[in-house]
Amino acid sequence: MELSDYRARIDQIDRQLVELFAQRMNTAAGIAAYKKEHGLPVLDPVREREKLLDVAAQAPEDMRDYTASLYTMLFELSRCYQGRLLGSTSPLTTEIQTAIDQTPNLFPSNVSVACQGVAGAYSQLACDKLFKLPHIMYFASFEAVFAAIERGLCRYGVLPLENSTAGSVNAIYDLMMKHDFRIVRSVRLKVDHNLLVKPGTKRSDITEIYSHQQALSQCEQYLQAFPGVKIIPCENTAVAAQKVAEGDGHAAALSSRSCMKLYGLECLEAGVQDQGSNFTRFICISKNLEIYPGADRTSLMAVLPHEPGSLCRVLSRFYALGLNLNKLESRPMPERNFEFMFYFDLETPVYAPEFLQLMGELPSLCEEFSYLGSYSEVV
Ligand SMILES: O=C(O)C(=O)C[C@]1(C(=O)O)C=C[C@@H](O)C=C1
Repeated sequence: MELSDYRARIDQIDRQLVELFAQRMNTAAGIAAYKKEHGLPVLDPVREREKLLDVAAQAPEDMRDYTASLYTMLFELSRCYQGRLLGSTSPLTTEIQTAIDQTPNLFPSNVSVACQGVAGAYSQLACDKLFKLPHIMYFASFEAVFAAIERGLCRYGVLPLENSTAGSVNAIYDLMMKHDFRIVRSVRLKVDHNLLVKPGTKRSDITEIYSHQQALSQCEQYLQAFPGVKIIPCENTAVAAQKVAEGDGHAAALSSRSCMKLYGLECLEAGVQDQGSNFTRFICISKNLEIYPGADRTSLMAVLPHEPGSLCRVLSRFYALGLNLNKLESRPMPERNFEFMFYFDLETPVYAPEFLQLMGELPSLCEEFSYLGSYSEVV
């Protein structure tokens, strides 16, 4: 047989498959209506397990695994279709819909913003990219930034969430959960660390180097060229520059160029981070959910049941709805025996019906679920 003959045969089989698939989905629609009338949930795990065993037994032995995979996807699509027909709403979908309707069209330009650190911190650069005229107030810790918004001292906060070299800032995720805050916008910043000293200090004079822990880890290889020099983490890269400016000429800081000007320092070496292009994503957070026009990114946190297949079930829900993920990260949960928490970022306009459907269904698949917000990212 020629390839074209095989393909003609496959086309013929597919016509039947598509027809049968449509019939199966239509039948599922009937089941959805029945379940709604009788108050039954769409998911019936017992029925699915029995069916999987049944179809696997019907399949030729070498086709069993493939048949089971095919049916797992068929159940997923069937449940997804049923969910759409039933218009599954949840308190979360209502909250999102209300925020879309009530948030003003324009992102504010002139507001009070809380940042961690002191003037010159990378957060300040992020603020300048996010707002036309921010009124920035600085706080000593991430927690204090949250407290300032909680107390109404500032409307927003701008904080680092992840870095392309050092990864996610788990402390921020934890505080987002603790305070039940939302992300309203994000910004991506290219971060260059520079070795800054007091004017006149030579490289051989340096006995200590200050910076934030994240910056130190982004320059880990570079710092190996300073054996015997004390590496000292501090609250912030700008605080590091301030310490150097106040010191006796034996210290250096890994900080931004704007800190150099701000604290009257000199740059001994520029762009010393281990990865040439080093980006940090900052988030703009608020106490209430606000969804501005154009929001096309959503951040979620979830703890999934500690059993085989739970992550797969969540991922196939994204897949069945055609929703793309641009972040998936796991992290062990403190004080839980190797149980994991997942960070998801998905890329889809908030107005897409599939998105609202996912928000209606996802919480019930997770042991714990946090919706961190829907927003757009400034690049
Ligand atoms: O039989 C049902 O209750 C259905 O809803 C249909 C179906 C299926 O597609 O086979 C879908 C979802 C349920 O979890 C079980 C089975």
